[in-house]
Amino acid sequence: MKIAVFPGDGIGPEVTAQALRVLDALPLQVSLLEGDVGGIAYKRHGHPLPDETLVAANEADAILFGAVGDFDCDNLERHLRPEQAILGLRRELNLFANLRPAKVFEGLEHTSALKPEIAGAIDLLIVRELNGDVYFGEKGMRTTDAGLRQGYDIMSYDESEVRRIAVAGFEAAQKRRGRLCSVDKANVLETSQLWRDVVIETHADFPDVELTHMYVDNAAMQLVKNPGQFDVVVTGNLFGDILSDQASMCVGSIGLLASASLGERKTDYGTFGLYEPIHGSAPDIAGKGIANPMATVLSLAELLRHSLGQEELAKRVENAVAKTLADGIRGGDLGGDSNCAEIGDAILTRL
Ligand SMILES: NC(=O)C1=CN([C@@H]2O[C@H](COP(=O)(O)OP(=O)(O)OC[C@H]3O[C@@H](n4cnc5c(N)ncnc54)[C@H](O)[C@@H]3O)[C@@H](O)[C@H]2O)C=CC1
Ligand SMILES: CC(C)CC(=O)C(=O)O
Ligand SMILES: [Mg+2]
Repeated sequence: MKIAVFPGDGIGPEVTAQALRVLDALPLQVSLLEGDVGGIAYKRHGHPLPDETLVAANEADAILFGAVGDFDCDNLERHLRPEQAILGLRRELNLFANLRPAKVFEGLEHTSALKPEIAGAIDLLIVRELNGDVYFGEKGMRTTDAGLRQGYDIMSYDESEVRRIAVAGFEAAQKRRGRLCSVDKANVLETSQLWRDVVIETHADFPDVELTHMYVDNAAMQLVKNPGQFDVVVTGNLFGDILSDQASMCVGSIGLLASASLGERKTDYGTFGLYEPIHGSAPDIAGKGIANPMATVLSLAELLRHSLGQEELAKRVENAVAKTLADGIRGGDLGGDSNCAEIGDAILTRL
């Protein structure tokens, strides 16, 4: 079993290090392939996603990714910016389905930004499309006839892109509580009208799943008002990006939300995928050793589950995180005072 490890920038290396300690403690023979991504890769190799990193990605059964983003690089041409590393990996590796589970851990109802009785009901999965939408459309800067600078980013989906993520959403709902809510903006956007039409067509193959539709503005509101109503939410790249950060605060912290990015490629053990916390490089706390590594440790659990076929080990890691939280060990993001390494220690002793 081969895992490519791309720690990246900011808190990426700090949180990845704790996940690797957990991996090392498990009864599993794996070899690690290391690679640079993001700002650090640009500084070392002149590109945020160097060829050697892509080679390692293709050789591996799974990728554990930290985060990218470095303010030093924000004035580079867009194709050289750190974020292009994660966008490039998602696209190059055809990882179109991004699963972002959000569930309140026992004992954390009071750390949510919501009232405890509302937060306690959260157990949802956001299935975010990851290879299309406005992130990958034609973009640029131009000058209008009036001589004004104008930026543009084209939003589009073709029906095959919508169908495959709709299938991922319906399949996820079948494995959970059987309810799928498709989130779009079909009252305004043609892209979303196609999205809705194709999701409805695809529903014919999944009659056992209850399908509803919601406009994204309402979904943002409902996520705060009554998040317990959601089982699986399927949505586009941009809406899913925003709603999942919002869901993280409903749960308690962005330092808790893991993700799995999957495509169709199979490995000897499961489905090839990339696993990363939903947060970024957090430059405001980078280097201080205070980031919460739980989202990355939980991403490792998803890696064990989907790419290595190790469901029992995945549960063991998730239970160790849950026990750590139940025992009151928390980082600053959750109002506690444990640092990144101490949280790693606590998870290890509960493994
Ligand atoms: N997949 C990726 O690699 C992503 C990269 N980014 C990049 O990261 C950089 C920073 O972006 P921001 O908008 O600030 O988002 P961010 O997610 O990095 O941070 C937002 C806020 O959450 C806090 N935070 C994030 N993760 C945390 C953790 N594990 N423990 C405790 N606190 C945590 C940060 O300190 C900050 O206050 C940018 O360059 C952005 O482009 C942003 C999102 C995803
Ligand atoms: C940094 C972006 C490329 C993506 C992002 O915010 C995310 O995937 O959550
Ligand atoms: Mg995001």
